[in-house]
Amino acid sequence: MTHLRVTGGRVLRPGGRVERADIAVDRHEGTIRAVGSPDEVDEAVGGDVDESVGGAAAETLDAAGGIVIPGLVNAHTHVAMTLLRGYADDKPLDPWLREDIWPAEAELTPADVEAGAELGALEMIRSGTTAFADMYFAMDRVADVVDRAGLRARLGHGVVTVGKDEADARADVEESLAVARELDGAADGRIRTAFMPHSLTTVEEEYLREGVAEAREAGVPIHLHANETTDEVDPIVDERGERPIAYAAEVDALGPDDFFAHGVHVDDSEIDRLGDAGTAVVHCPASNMKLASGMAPVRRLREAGVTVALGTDGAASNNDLDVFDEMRDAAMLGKLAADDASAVPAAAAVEMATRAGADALGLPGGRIEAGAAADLAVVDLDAPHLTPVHDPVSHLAYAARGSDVRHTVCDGEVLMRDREVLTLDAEAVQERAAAAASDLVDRVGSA
Ligand SMILES: N[C@@H](CCSC[C@H]1O[C@@H](n2cnc3c(=O)[nH]cnc32)[C@H](O)[C@@H]1O)C(=O)O
Ligand SMILES: [Zn+2]
Repeated sequence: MTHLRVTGGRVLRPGGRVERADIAVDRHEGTIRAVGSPDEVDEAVGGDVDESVGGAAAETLDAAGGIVIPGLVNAHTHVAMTLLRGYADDKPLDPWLREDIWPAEAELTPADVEAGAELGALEMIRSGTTAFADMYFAMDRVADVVDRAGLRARLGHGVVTVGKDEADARADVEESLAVARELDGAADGRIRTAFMPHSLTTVEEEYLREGVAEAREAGVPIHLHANETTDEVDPIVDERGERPIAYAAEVDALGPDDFFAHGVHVDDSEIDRLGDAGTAVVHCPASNMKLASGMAPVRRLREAGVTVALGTDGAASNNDLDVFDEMRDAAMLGKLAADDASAVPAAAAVEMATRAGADALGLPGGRIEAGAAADLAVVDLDAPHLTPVHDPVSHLAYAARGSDVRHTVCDGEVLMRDREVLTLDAEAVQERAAAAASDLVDRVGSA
């Protein structure tokens, strides 16, 4: 069967309109063939008949009582950090990384990264996320998981050079470039890559310049953490007499395909600069609140024309990978930051989690229209906390949760049907990850 029909639901269309429609998906192409009335969709699937279900035309996903939305995009995470969920909480960024996270990560094996990535993939599929950006290490293992899980991703090896000797620092840069070159196009093109220096303070200038120059030559974008905390901005200002975004431009890391995580402490000049450059910002509201990093000026960024996507960041600073939470947090925190309840309305939060996410990552998806990638999720609205339905878009941002997702589809393939994940063995994944996490903590304790 080449086709998949999503029937009986309401559909979130580009621009935020919600209308009753069926959807025809070309599974072979991984794209949406048609969005419209049942007749129009019948016509689009033509004579594609599934004998196994009594001759019904094509495979069908029932969306009755639900809303079909573009698959959510988690535009910044460290997916294998699911193993460190709840391992170290209630500390600011710098001591949290140095005292807890980095020592634990020093003990992580590639097999652990694979187990954690699988758990993260499972969690994302179960909460309607179809695409993500990942900065971590052992990325070949993460790529295998993305391939098996059926997701879409932009992957990169995170580089840290501070505290390393020259050989180690250079090797880390080379590893990131090698990953970016070699994994690009993997998983039938669902995997794209980026050069990923961890941040403007944890990678020294000469390595940043060299790495970015090579990334430009290879044609891969740049992803890094920028302007996350004042502790990270101040040293750049003190030492260089310029703001981090100006510094990023100086090392040629501020291009139209690049995307920076956080952008919390950005001043007006930096906001304008991001807008002019076309560099996207990935807002991570839960992580920013939990680490008390600050409030990103999301409304001002959007008004300046910056593409603002949403990310969960790692599960150790969130502590889940549910982009529905991120939509709500972004809307809430955006209002608080602007001191205005009309800032970052529901539709903006939904747009950030869908179209802006896909655009920030330079991946297909993020819109439900003919010709677009068939990356979508069906959210069940038949639940007490979603009743009544005055405005489904309001529910998506403020009341729905990942567990309300009924079906998840990526690249035309059904990854979850009626809450059963088809591409991963949920029970085995959970057991493996829990065992890997407990062994890891034992090793860290005796190191
Ligand atoms: N190759 C590097 C690994 C960098 S991966 C990216 C890193 O970002 C870390 N990380 C997670 N969340 C945040 C955050 O909010 N800000 C900065 N770094 C983070 C994460 O723990 C991981 O160590 C090395 O040798 O250490
Ligand atoms: Zn991060």
